[in-house]
Amino acid sequence: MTILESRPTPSGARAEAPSAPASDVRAWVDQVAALTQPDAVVWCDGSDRERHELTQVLLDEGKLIRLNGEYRPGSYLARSDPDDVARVESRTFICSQDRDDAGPTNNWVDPAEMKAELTDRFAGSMRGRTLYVVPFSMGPVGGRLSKLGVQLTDSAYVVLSMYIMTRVGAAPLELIEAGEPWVKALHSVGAPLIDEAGIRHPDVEWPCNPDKYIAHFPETREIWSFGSGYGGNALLGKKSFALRIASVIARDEGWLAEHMLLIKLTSPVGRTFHLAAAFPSACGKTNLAMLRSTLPGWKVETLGDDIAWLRQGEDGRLWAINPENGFFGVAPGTGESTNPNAIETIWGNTIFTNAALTDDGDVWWEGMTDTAPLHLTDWQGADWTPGLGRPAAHPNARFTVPAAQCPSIADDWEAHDGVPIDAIIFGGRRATNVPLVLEARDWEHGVFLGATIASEQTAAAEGAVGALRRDPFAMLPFCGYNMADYWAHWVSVGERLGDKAPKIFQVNWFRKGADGRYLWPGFGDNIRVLEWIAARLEGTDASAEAAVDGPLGVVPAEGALDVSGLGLTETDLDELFAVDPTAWQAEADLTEEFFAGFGDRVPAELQTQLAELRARLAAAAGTAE
Ligand SMILES: Nc1nc2c(ncn2[C@@H]2O[C@H](COP(=O)(O)OP(=O)(O)OP(=O)(O)O)[C@@H](O)[C@H]2O)c(=O)[nH]1
Ligand SMILES: O=C([O-])CC(=O)C(=O)O
Ligand SMILES: [Mn+2]
Repeated sequence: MTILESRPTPSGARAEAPSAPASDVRAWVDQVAALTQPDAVVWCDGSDRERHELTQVLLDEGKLIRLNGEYRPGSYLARSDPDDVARVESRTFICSQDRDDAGPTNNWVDPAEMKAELTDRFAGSMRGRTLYVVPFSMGPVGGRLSKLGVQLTDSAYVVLSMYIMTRVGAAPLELIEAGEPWVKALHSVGAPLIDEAGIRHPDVEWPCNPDKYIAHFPETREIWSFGSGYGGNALLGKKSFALRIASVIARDEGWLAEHMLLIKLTSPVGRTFHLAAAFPSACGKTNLAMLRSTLPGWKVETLGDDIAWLRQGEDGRLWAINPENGFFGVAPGTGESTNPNAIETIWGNTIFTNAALTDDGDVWWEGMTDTAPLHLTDWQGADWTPGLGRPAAHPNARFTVPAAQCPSIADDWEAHDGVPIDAIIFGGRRATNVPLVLEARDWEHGVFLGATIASEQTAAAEGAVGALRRDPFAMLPFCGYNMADYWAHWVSVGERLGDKAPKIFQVNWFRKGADGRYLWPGFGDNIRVLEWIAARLEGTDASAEAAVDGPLGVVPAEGALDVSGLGLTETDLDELFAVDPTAWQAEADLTEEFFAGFGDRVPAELQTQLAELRARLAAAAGTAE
């Protein structure tokens, strides 16, 4: 075997394990090193010293640009390969033993076949590079809902990002050593520096491979990611572990791993509510998680912005944690007027990817300020001036920043037991049909709302931006097993929670008028919708008066939603809540077709919900005539 763990690269980062690692971790590292043939193996301890050394390596290699410390201390810009800017859903695989366990919404390859193919791809893939061993915890180390993993990667950018997004170091490794279960997460950018003939080639700014594989082995709780350095494909604690693998563990153990933000909402009289909300990628989770209220007295505090793990507690209620340690947020559209808390969060210690660079060494993106600087270096390193007709930042440019820096972070965001959930909200990006807010009639209706979410596609994944697609529970790209089984799992969780189950709501900030403009101001004014949700959660006489039944669900009664001072016309308001029975019968037909794709695995409860929706729509159409 190649000599490993001998060369103290980079610049003296520890080449020995922080403590004797679990023999099965060591055995796996040895096996991967033998296959991928790195120059060195470095066991990461998550220390500041190591972080500085890795940063220096990336700066020296030209893979990071140091931003002007006056504006953005401790912050860096990375520019990706133009073909490695988003999640690659077409190359993401769920390799369960049985094809039906992956279901029709996932790409499936037989696990043995995939491992054989990937073993070929990983062979020698780290030649000339360093293999980093990154032990991490998703959730606070040792927390009741937390889980452990080890990522092996040949990208220092990925290691630095994992330091921000997860809890890395000796503490998680100790738990693994003590025998706790852990997830194997193997990653290579797939760009060896030494070729078969032994010749060393120069490195590039963003090494990656045109052939990408984001492969998951749910039965053995393993992830093999090859060819990409982009966050959602390469920071394996995030989508790969905390959603795809965790959703399978959750199914087996009776809990939920969800693409959800988490917030604490406090009313003017000091009542607090904990809400979890699932919106598809780039549909407003980070923004809602950091909402700054435009209504006096109301306050939103941030617990998480992307992923939640929810489990029934001893009191019978549903409790949730945010398993992440940082935010990997969409930059474009993030500005002082839309998300001031995010702007304050990224004051420093932030890695920006694919943002534009200002002439004085800061970052910029569309929507950061009202007017663009007169000159920029765009995300691909080219000169940029306003009016060129192309954006300066990539539409999926991202910031990676510690959650603790968020001014609205809740005191108890790292509570080991999490927080008790009062309401779950589903949403999507819909220019038509879907009202601003409605409440599910009960848990099963809520599961139906979640299961039938459709949303316009965004730049967070490859594909046609704007195309409408079904994205059940905002989990289409993230569910590690058959989506219909996942719906059945949700139904069963509701049965177990009984009358302690959170209430379920649906929102849509993105409805447009005939003239193409958003009907709803959104952002800080979304508090008005949360206020109505809170009123419904109180369970008082006033709660009952705040709502009326509609064909799609329970909606605000006349005057129950505070729209004062927004300057909405009567027509705007009507359009925000309009339900066109004909358009909805067509949606119901599409839902039937969508369900049919899952055969008889669709839970009967959802078929019943569809029939009931149709009956209510028919009744509404009858009244309208
Ligand atoms: N019109 C409107 N746009 C919004 C609103 N909330 C968010 N957006 C925009 O939607 C885009 C994505 O918002 P994010 O909050 O980053 O979305 P996300 O769900 O956290 O995205 P991921 O990190 O990909 O999961 C940004 O450009 C926002 O400015 C809103 O209430 N109204
Ligand atoms: O995973 C990513 O690349 C970013 C993200 O949060 C999403 O797409 O939902
Ligand atoms: Mn996301």
